[in-house]
Amino acid sequence: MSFQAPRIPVSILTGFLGSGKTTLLNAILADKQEERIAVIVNEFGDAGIDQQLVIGAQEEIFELNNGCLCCKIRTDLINTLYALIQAVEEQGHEPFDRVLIETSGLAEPAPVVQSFLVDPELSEIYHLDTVVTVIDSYHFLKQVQEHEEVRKQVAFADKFVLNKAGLVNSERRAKVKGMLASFNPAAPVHVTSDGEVSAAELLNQFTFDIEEKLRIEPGFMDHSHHHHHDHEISSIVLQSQKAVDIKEFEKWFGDLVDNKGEQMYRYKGILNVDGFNKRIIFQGIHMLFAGKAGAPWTADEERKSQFVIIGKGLDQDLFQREFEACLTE
Ligand SMILES: Nc1nc2c(ncn2[C@@H]2O[C@H](COP(=O)(O)OP(=O)(O)OP(=O)(O)O)[C@@H](O)[C@H]2O)c(=O)[nH]1
Repeated sequence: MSFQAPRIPVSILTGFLGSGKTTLLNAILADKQEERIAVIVNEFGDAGIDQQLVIGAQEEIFELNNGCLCCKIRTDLINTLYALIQAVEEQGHEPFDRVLIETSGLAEPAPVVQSFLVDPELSEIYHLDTVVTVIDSYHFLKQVQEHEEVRKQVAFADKFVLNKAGLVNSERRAKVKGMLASFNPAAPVHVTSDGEVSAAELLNQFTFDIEEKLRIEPGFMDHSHHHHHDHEISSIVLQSQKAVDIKEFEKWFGDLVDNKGEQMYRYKGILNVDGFNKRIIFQGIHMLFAGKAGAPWTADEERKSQFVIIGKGLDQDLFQREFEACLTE
């Protein structure tokens, strides 16, 4: 493909049925009128209703009518993303500045994100920006207990939009926030009603450029010590100033992913590798993971490995022990 332009940012909007994804999408489109945005809507069921609900003349809407975005139909998403480029290159369509994907309320975000990891050519054209998870403040506490999809959407968020805030009192809002933080403490929360959040706060965050964006705040560790036997999804944070023996680490992590990949929804991190002057940045989803060399460590910088794993039924103490076994003395 001869596409020379800078990579096109892609953001994924996820969230349970009725949480306010389309409302947020419309708010973003209204806020970003200067941009040409391609919208991909993945609908549950085959009536093209969502398409009609998205307002805006500038945007092109591509609808995937195959129900949920699951592994089986991931090729549809990939094909759609290629079709967008073809429309520009071969049919004289004006280039797009951005792509927004609204997933079905019942979808898991993993396969969507995986599409970009599994298809290197696609990632030369598109740049995965951020996964935004919309939360229905009013229904969330019930939904999160009842639906595995909601827990996965929460686990996957780079940012939360806590929508319908006007429908709940401050006490309940605090409870929802506490619950979100217990599942996924690293993702910032934007509280709003009717999706009214500035697009600038959600877009161009490039949270998948982990090198730039991974910031594990002090206190993050404390959160991770809470175990959630009732919901079973938790985040584990591993960090150390000791250098990592990369051979040991690869062996451990490879085995881990083979055995526990199903339970590991998302992980990302930076490694301080023994004898290597650059950071190793890696991230993955379930069994799929990728690592690459990042920026060199500077002389005045503390070399440190940090990574976070969000998943189901993971044992923090075991992870910690096994990780420590990969460190040099
Ligand atoms: N009261 C209230 N209603 C809202 C708010 N945001 C959205 N809604 C309403 O909630 C309903 C669902 O909003 P949508 O934006 O369609 O939600 P969605 O997540 O796209 O829904 P699905 O496509 O079914 O998954 C609509 O009737 C919206 O008007 C809000 O902040 N407060």
